[in-house]
Amino acid sequence: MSDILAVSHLGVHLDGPDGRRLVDDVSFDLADGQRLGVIGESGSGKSLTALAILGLLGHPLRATGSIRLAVGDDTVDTVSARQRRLDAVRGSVVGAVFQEPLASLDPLMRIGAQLAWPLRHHRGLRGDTLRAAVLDALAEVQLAEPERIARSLIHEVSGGQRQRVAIALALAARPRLLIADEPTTALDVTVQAGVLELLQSAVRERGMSLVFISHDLPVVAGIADRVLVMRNGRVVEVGETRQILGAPREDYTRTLVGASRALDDLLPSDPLEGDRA
Ligand SMILES: Nc1ncnc2c1ncn2[C@@H]1O[C@H](COP(=O)(O)OP(=O)(O)OP(=O)(O)O)[C@@H](O)[C@H]1O
Repeated sequence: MSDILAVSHLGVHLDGPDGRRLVDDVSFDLADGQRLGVIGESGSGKSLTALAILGLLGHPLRATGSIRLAVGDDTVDTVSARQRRLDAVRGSVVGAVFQEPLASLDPLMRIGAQLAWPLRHHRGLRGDTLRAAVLDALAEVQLAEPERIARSLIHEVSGGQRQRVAIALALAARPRLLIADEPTTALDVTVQAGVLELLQSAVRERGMSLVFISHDLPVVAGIADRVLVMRNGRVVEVGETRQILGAPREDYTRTLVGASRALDDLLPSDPLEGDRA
């Protein structure tokens, strides 16, 4: 299996006299079709690592090291690549879904027009074929009434629908790698499971690779085949999901896993149990 992503000695620091290192010497690989969960306390550098992979760090943040993304038989280093190369790679090779769907959606553009852009730009679709592909992309993320959604502005649809649109947008140009940074955290709990299920099935059906950032360890256990643990901008450990979450080697990971189990223990397994007692 070849690698879709190779992160090598990634550093992210603040430019200027302070020069603080926010991500420090992070290295990991991701094979084609593999799903990597990234966990760690708040502020541990998970999102900055994701943004660096996407080549989206801007001033005052600066990346060092290398992040090689496979593009056909070639690779692109998103740490050093020029803007034009990054624009060509984003969407078509690597897609992203963020915690807040509005981060990737334009509030002033109709949803159909937003989806048409990657389909036209990366897949070369035009006219009726393009129109049909926009509706298909909305139907694929299980949005009922795709015609109405396509005509809507983003504030005219619900939070769960917005995240489905953001997922459709991330998948539109058929990237081989998806970066999902806490994709359901901002959603109402009643729609979280549905959006997660959608993400999971889209990744599986397309055989995509996935970097999945989350605080929800049971969800990570269900979606990832490998897990990377971060703390203070550094990698604590990385390995197979079963080993990392089932038999962690590092104290820090044990604490994270323990905290998650402690929460499980507080909850009755049957939500109606308490009422009946
Ligand atoms: N634009 C920025 N300028 C200065 N510091 C930043 C910037 N972005 C992030 N940081 C700092 O870098 C560190 C890592 O942030 P990051 O967002 O990657 O953490 P995280 O692990 O994703 O946290 P969370 O789980 O809360 O999303 C934090 O200390 C954060 O305050």
